[in-house]
Amino acid sequence: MKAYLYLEDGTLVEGEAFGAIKETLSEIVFNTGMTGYQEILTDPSYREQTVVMTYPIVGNYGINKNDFESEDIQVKAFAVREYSVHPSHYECDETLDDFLKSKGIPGIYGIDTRMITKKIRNIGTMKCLLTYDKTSEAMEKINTYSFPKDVARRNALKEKMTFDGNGAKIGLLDLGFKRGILRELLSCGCKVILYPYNTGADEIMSDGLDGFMFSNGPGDPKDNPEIISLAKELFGKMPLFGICLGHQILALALGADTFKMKFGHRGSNHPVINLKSQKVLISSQNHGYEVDGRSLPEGTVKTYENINDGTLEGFDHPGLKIKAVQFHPEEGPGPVDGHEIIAGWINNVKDDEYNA
Ligand SMILES: NC(=O)CC[C@H](N)C(=O)O
Repeated sequence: MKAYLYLEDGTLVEGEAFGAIKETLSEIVFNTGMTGYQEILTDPSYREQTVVMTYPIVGNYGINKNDFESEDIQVKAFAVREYSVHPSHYECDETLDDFLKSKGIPGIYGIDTRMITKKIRNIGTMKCLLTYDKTSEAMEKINTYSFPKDVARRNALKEKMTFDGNGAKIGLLDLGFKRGILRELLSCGCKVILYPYNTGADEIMSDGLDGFMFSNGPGDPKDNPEIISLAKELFGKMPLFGICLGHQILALALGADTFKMKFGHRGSNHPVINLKSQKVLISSQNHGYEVDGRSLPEGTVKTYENINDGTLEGFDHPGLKIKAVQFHPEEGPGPVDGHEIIAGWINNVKDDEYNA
């Protein structure tokens, strides 16, 4: 069956349908990872986006039990050059096509993903329509579509959940968290309380936590004023950590500014420099907004910077015991260079001196 992808600049891309058949309006972004499609598909930070993979063959090791970053597919649609009909891997449970079909998510293949990526790089992130007939109404549909503001609060946890451990007691706010973050905290031995996004500061403070994390999540950080207020209420009450959307929320709560990037960072090999050690680490990234490094208030220290474009990748506020990174130290998918960052923070929050 034919599938058509219309881009906001008027481009029409003709391809073949795979996965579920479902007309969708969304925002189109590209990911440069050569592997990791299962983690990408299930990462909640991709809600409401069509992801174009720059790597030309996707799905070759199938879908397995271990690489889920959340229970469902979170991307709105998936666009690839070619997908594997016969995946091969000892852990493979099903094909990419069957996975998309079972979760009701549409795909398009047989398209020039390099051309689309170049367009996004030149023009910036665009809106798009995936459909199954050539239609004269495509541009009108695209123009009337706007990216929803509630994406970080969708499919949210209804009640808090506790995960046992003997180490530090850490709270994690669900803004669309990746399982990798929880996995990382549990592997450090933490007792973790996962909180719904709308939990009040009083409840969080009454749980006797050693530290609190703001998770990754989709959308514009400024669309979450109540979470920015929560962050302000928690300032100085306990050590805080933010990852990706969490980094942006903490920056906004400190009075800094964020803005939408031209086409964002999405992939598994983004070089980031640790400004203290001057060592470069290769990081996993997925974001379309950034914190304006120049807007960080007094008392904050820039900790990481992106080597490719100089954008801010992390900051500390030692006075308020805040630490935040824009990239994904929990990896999933990606290299393990940032592995020590969460573990190092956990060691700190248990340290009496840090908490004195
Ligand atoms: N992975 C994330 O948390 C992404 C944060 C935010 N939604 C952005 O696109 O910049």
